[in-house]
Amino acid sequence: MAYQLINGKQIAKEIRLELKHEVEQLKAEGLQPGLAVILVGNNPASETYVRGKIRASEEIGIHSQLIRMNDTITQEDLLSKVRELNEDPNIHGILVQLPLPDHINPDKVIEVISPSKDVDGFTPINMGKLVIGQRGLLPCTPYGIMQMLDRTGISLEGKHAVVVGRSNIVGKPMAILLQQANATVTLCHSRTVDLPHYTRQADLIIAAVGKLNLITKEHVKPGAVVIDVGMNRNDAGKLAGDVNFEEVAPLTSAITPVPGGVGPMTIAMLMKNTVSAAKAIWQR
Ligand SMILES: Nc1nc(=O)c2c([nH]1)NC[C@@H]1CN(c3ccc(C(=O)N[C@@H](CCC(=O)O)C(=O)O)cc3)C=[N+]21
Repeated sequence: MAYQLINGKQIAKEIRLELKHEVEQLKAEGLQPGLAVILVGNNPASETYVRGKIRASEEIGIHSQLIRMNDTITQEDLLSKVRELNEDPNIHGILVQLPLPDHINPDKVIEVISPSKDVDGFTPINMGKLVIGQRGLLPCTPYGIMQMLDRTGISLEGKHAVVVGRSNIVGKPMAILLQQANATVTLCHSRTVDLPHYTRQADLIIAAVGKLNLITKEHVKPGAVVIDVGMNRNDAGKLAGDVNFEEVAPLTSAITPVPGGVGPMTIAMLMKNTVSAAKAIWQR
C-alpha cells in the first residue's frame, strides 16, 4: 500500500514564510518580536539545536539574542539573567535550552520565566492553562504535531490516539491537545505492560520515548498514522527516530520521517510562539 510521507520540513517552511510576512507587518507598525536563547555549557547537540533556532529567527526577521553561559555558572546567576530578560522590553520570548548541568534544577529556572514570555510553554502557568483549556503559550513539539496533522488534512474526531511517552515536554501535553481535538487518548509509558496491545488499536500513534526502533511492524494496525518524535543516533551515527521506518512505513496511511518531520515543526512553532508573545495574543 502507498503511504503518505508527511513532510514536516516543507510544512515548517510554509509556516516560517507566513510568519516572515507577519513580522514585516509588525515591524512596519513599530514592533519587532525578540527572542532570547540561553545556552549553558557547550553540549554539541544543544549547540546544533540552538543554531537552528537562531537561524530561523534571522530568516523570519525576529530579533534574536544568544546568551552563552559557562557550565560552572551558579543557579542564582542563571535565575538573575532570566529575571533581567523578563524586564527587557525588546525581548518577548525567553528559552533556556535543556538539558542544564546537574547542579542546576531546571524546574526552578523554568518557574522564574515570565509566563507571557514562556515561548517553550513549559511554565506551570502555561501548563496549567493547557490542562484546563485556557489560551496560553503551547509547548512547541505537541503544538507542531497538531499543526502538521491539521495541515495534512488528518482528522482526529473520534479517532483512537495512542501516545507513547509521558514527558512534560511532549507526551503529557500531546495527550491533552489530542483529547481536546476530540480523539480518544491512551497514554502509554515505560511501565506499560504489553505496549503492542495498545498501539495495535491506534488510528494514530505518537512515539515520543527516545528509544531507537521501539515501534516495529508488530505495534501498528494497517492504515494507522504514525508520528515519530524520537531523536536518536543509529549505529551509523545518523539521526533516527523511535520508529523502525523501513518496516513500519508500508503498513501506515501516513508517517513522518526523522529527520525532516517533527523537528523542523518544533522550531517553526517556537517562532510562532515568539510572534504571538510579541503581540500578546495567544492563538490555539
Ligand atoms: N528549552 C528547550 N526547548 C526545546 O525546544 C528543546 C530543548 N530545550 N532542548 C532540546 C530539544 C530538542 N529540540 C529539537 C528541535 C529541532 C530539531 C530539528 O530541527 N531536527 C531536525 C534535524 C536536525 C539535525 O540534523 O541535527 C530534523 O528533525 O529534521 C531537533 C530537536 C528542541 N528542544
